[in-house]
Amino acid sequence: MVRVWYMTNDIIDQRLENHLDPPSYLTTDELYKSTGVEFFLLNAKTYDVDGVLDKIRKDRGYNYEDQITCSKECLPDYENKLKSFFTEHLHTDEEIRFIVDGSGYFDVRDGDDRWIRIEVVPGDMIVIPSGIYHRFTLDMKNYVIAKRYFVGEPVWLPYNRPSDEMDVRKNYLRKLSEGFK
Ligand SMILES: CSCCC(=O)C(=O)O
Ligand SMILES: [Fe+2]
Repeated sequence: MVRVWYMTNDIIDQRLENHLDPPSYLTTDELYKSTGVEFFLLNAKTYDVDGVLDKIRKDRGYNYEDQITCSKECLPDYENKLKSFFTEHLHTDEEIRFIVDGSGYFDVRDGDDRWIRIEVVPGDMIVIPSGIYHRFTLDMKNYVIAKRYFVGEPVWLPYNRPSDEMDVRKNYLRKLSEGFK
């Protein structure tokens, strides 16, 4: 099950949970309303036969799929990749990840620029909207395998903050102010 919480700004180790004191959790509904981040809970054991993932892919036109393993042994240029994952950035397209093994944290900014941390574990599918500032880190287990989806030819390019002049950023802020439905 996914857990979502507001983060402290005093990070000593990005791989720890980094809660506020006292901890302050959000539901996935509250997460969606304050950021537009969507979340699907799939069955990690049956997703390749139960049709749920297939339906999401079809409904949303996710015609590209690959798989990324993040571990010291399997990810080429591990240290630099992890550094760039955790550097605050946005994309021109959605970032869609389905966790099949391991775990990690996606951090996203809310409208008041507070960091929200989303724990992802096997069965979790997260859709991070285009134009939102975010980052990713492994946790203490240093291991995750995720399937990545895209509409059309994938573009993984991050635009580090500040990228406030980009149309995709302005469009995101407009959607945020109108309220995600
Ligand atoms: C859990 S997927 C690994 C991170 C990643 O692909 C990204 O931040 O773009
Ligand atoms: Fe990203």
